Amino acid sequence: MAKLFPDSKTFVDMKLKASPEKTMELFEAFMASKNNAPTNDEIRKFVNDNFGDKGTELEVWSPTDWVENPAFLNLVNDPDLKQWGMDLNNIWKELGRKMKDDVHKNPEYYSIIPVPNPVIVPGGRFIEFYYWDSYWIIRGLLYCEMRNTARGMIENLMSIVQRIGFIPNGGRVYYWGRSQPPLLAGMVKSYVDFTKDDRFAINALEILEHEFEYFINNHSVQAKGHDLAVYRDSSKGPRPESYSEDVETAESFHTDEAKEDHYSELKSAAESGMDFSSRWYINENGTNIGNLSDAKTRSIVPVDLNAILYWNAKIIAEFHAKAGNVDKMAEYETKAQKIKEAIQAVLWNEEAGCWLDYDLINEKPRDYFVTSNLAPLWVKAYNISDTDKISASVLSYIEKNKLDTFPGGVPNTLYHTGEQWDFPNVWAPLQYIVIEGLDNIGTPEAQKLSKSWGHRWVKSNFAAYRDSRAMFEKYDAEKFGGHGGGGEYGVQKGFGWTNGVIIEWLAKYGHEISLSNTGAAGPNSRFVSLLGVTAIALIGAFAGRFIWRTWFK
Ligand SMILES: OC[C@H]1O[C@H](O[C@H]2O[C@H](CO)[C@@H](O)[C@H](O)[C@H]2O)[C@H](O)[C@@H](O)[C@@H]1O
Repeated sequence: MAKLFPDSKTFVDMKLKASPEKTMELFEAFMASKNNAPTNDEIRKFVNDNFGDKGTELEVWSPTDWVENPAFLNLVNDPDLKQWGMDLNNIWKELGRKMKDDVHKNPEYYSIIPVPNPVIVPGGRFIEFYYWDSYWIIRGLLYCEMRNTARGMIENLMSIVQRIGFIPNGGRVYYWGRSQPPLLAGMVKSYVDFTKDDRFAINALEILEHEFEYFINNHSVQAKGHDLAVYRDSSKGPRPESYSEDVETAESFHTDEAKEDHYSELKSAAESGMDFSSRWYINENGTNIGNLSDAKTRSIVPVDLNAILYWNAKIIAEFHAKAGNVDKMAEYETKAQKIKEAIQAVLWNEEAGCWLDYDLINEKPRDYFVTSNLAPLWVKAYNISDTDKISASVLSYIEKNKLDTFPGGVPNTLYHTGEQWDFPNVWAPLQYIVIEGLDNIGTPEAQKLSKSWGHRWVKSNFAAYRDSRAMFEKYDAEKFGGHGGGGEYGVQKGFGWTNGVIIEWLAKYGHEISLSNTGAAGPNSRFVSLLGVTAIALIGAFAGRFIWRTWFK
């Protein structure tokens, strides 16, 4: 609350100099000596005396399986895009982190969760692993042929499930009460699809089942007589990494119970990965207009989480089939089938022509565009016999919401609130889910749109990279080549999932994308447009003088 650092996460990432017990003793003595009212300078001195700098528990780690020219680069025709692919492959070396030995020997001195293998982190303020980010990072690593690093990251996550029963939001103990969209099974499937290592899939089964059951048991709700899941945190108090921010938004609540509820809604939104967004607001009129104090995450049945749980059950069934466990395979097929029926009954909305989140308080669908409304396309969580109908409906939903009109990608929502998961921000993971989803449904019209959005995303990220030499956490739907902003922390660069998606799409579209005739081409697009504007101005000036001389003189 003293706001010693511009970013609240800094303090909770610092190392203790003495044991936790000793540090608490020193803190209590310090507070007593200052009559419980220390000045900011005194608090700063206490922190400097008792805590080490953020990040000192980690070493930059250059992946040992890194290769200079991964084969995906051969699939990229345009020389500038190929060079970019090489640059992105190099960035893995900047994002690699290994824990120092002392973390394993004295874990209680650190907030980082010890894991056996090095990791690739998102970047910027995020110097530890993040659960769902790891899915796109791992796929990027696999395209770059870094199988050991990818497997090491998956094994880290599996070791955490074995130790604490689930995977927390990120690699810090202060995330212990919440997870993130459960993509471990998807990571294992990606690894197995690339390596054909069926043994790895079979060995992972027990852990994947455990994680799946954890999600179902701790997140389930009933909606219209069906079992579905919501995002739900299980800890108490404000988010430690955003402590003062949460205490301040809780000021509008007047009882401890109401404040506690508010903290839970915020942490549950963080579990969704979309922290924060109007997607989680339910105001007293039952709409999404409002602010963080209207967050009611636990009362909204989210399309993406249920689609991903369906996918988990399908993947577990597939791996049981590999192991020849026929009964177990049937058991998980049945679980998948039940989730699919619930998605169809509660979340599919015939009128809108798309899936919609469901409001449990007002017992009604939330007819607001969020990219995650399209998540079932990605994992095929619908009846395959309905493919043509769903494709037509979803394409007209896209048209109705004018989603094809943004130069910088599909915005996460259409509502401008200043929160980072709202308009105009565009995020690589959701761009991936939407674009791969349209590709997966397989109709020519959906695939055409998917390709055009995929090309646009690659070109727009490239334009941003060429102008700034940076890969961003999020981008701007309204501006080709523009990066995103808003929310509670500054612009972050790096950036794990953004790089992963681009590497995969360079491999997918690199043979057919050319940078000529787009804003992304040439040595510097701003320079080129400046030349264009100057040329038009000069032609205009000459024409003006000509008309003046001929007609008026
Ligand atoms: O410190 C604020 C919040 O930061 C994280 O959220 C954002 O970054 C994550 C890492 O890239 C990403 O997974 C998440 O989707 C972003 O919104 C963190 O995950 C939150 O729990 C935290 O409160």
